Amino acid sequence: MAATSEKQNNSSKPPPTPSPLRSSKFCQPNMRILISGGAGFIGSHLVDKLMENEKNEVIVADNYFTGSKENLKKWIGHPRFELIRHDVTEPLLIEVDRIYHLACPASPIFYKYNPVKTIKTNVIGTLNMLGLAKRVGARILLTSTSEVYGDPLIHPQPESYWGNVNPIGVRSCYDEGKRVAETLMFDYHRQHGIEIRIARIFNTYGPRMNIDDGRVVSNFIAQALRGEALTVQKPGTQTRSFCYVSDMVDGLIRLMEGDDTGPINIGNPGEFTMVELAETVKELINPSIEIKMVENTPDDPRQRKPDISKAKEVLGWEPKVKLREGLPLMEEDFRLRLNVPKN
Ligand SMILES: NC(=O)c1ccc[n+]([C@@H]2O[C@H](COP(=O)([O-])OP(=O)(O)OC[C@H]3O[C@@H](n4cnc5c(N)ncnc54)[C@H](O)[C@@H]3O)[C@@H](O)[C@H]2O)c1
Ligand SMILES: O=C(O)[C@H]1O[C@H](OP(=O)(O)OP(=O)(O)OC[C@H]2O[C@@H](n3ccc(=O)[nH]c3=O)[C@H](O)[C@@H]2O)[C@H](O)[C@@H](O)[C@@H]1O
Repeated sequence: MAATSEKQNNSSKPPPTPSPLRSSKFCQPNMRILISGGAGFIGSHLVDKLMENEKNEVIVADNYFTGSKENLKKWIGHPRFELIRHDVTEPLLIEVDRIYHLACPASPIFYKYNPVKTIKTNVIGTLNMLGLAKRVGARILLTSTSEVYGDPLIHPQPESYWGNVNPIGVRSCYDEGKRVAETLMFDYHRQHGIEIRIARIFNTYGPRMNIDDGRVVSNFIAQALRGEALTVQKPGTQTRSFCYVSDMVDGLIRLMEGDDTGPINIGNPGEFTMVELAETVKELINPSIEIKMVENTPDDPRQRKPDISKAKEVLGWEPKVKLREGLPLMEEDFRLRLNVPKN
């Protein structure tokens, strides 16, 4: 019995052969990379990094729900770059070697806005991306989330923890959606031999986050620059671990090009309460502002911190940018966009 389940867990099939179109006379020898959700915050930084390599052609497919062309403006018109307005809940027929599947609203305000659409994006969108990977023999990476651990009862969270998730709550469209997306990835791997990679991303911040995105770091920085009170949601003792976006992009590329399917936690283990985060933003950006306590939303996880032993061992990866170094870089970008010069 043990031997059977062992066998079921490992792919027994070789990956499908790449589409014949890849060797047609029109095809460049370059690595062709699709990034779904590439007009968003993390996706656009990933585009920047992948475009640095002249052997890469990058294609972004995005429906612009929470992303924008503005994030990609320096690449529009570049011969190795293409931007497609596309919703991943519909099939996409293109020829690629790698798929970074990021498409999904990430801020709780946006993913809760139309929960049925969020579920469709996670389930049908991931099915479509896996179908594409199967047809053309591409390797696919899913950006899953630390929210698969729900309100975790084990701290810090290793990948082996199965989580504590409310299946019917207001966050479920996102966290259960990502859990199904992970299931689909492994089923396509076992059943069809698809080469998969799964990253479990922990709270990531940096330049280009939407100013009114609703996530805590962007909220606090925008509030500090506008001279508004920082809104700490009660009780304020809940914790998060914040990863700077350049570290995240480095981790995602290492995972894609490495040998391990994952899931692998990618995040910064530095853990802060929301009151500590507010105090740090106040000290660094605007010492004269107030911090006020406001009501929280349901099912807010009380603590979150990645165990990154696996990322260190398997990817040789660990984050380099500390919160106190990353916040000023984000402040600079927000000052430009909000037109608030430094005194
Ligand atoms: N930033 C984080 O802290 C964090 C943490 C964990 C996981 N993630 C995951 O990383 C990915 C990127 O997150 P982000 O912070 O850059 O978010 P984001 O909202 O800035 O980017 C998501 C992108 O996906 C696009 N999109 C949404 N639905 C789509 C659809 N149906 N079809 C096509 N495009 C669609 C949006 O327009 C946007 O450009 C998401 O999958 C998110 O779940 C992010
Ligand atoms: O990293 C992850 O896995 C997940 O983290 C976030 O979800 P969350 O941690 O709830 O993100 P925020 O909305 O930024 O909230 C973080 C904490 O800050 C608090 N908060 C938020 C906003 C605010 O103005 N004030 C405030 O105190 C919230 O109550 C919460 O405890 C992301 O938005 C998800 O996309 C992502 O998958």
